[in-house]
Amino acid sequence: MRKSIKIIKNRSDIGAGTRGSDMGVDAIEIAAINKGSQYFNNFPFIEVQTRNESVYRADQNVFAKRIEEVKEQCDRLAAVVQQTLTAGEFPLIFSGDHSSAIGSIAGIKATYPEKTLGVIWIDAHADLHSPYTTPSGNLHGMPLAATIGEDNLSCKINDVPELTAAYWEHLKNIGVSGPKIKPEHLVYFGVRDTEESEDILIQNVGIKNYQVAEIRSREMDVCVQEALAKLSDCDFLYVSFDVDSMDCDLISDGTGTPVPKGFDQQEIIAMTEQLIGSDKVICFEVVEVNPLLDHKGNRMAEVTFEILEHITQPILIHLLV
Ligand SMILES: NC(=[NH2+])NCCC[C@H](N)C(=O)O
Repeated sequence: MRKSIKIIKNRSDIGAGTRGSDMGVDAIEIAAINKGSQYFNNFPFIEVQTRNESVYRADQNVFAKRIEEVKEQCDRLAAVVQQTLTAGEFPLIFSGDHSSAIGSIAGIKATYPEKTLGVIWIDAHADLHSPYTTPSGNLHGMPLAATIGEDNLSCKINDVPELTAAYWEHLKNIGVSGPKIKPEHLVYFGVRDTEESEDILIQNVGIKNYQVAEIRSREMDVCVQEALAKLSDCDFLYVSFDVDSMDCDLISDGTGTPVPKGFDQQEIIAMTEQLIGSDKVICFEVVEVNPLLDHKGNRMAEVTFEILEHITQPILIHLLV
């Protein structure tokens, strides 16, 4: 039984191409304060020290920008996640850019090396690139390739220098060495903006993607139950919620890589509430709120906070059983 929620504030944005997702954590907190909510006062929290100062330095790793610092950040987050789980607490992680998930997943795996972990990835993007295939060099497009330990070399487009390749190997081996999860233990919700190399990999390794249209035609609860059934071999589940899974035209463009035709707020609430209904979920992470890009004031953070308010009770209920 876990004692309570522990909030982890991981204000790092160095894995993204645009600055500002480090401020997403504070934007969500300000949304709570402006609503008169005590949310962030109700739970213990811990802050992960960042390497955001590294944006001022020129970086040689064009196919994996600031990989040395991202690796260090992920090491730090992994250690905090491990410490939180070991203390019997539920890590509720607020991160900047999505490269953080490498650390979160590594921390879970380091805590439970013998257990089988599944990942539910709610996102517009597949985040399956390696330095060999990336179109942007941004590490927030690579966390799942690092997690499943897949370079996708048959789709290689970049000649990666030795030093970058060495850091990439380190990144793949945070927490415990080797892949943290099997590709069949990864399920996507809402992925709709991918590159061809990612599509090929998704096809080759057989990752299920519950697209927005499929969920609307088959009903949310049917799809969520089916996803959980697919992951029935897993002992534990980690849920990663990238706010760009939501429709940027409908909600807000307050995120680094906004994509239209995504989920609405109610769909995310229904989805995450039902996912957390599985007592296998031991960690939840929210990422990529960027208030500097929000043309609607602080709307992305406000919507994200409303979603969090809905799922917190289900998490707490599970902690009691
Ligand atoms: N976590 C994210 N927002 N990822 C966006 C990745 C976009 C694109 N596929 C890239 O690799 O650059």
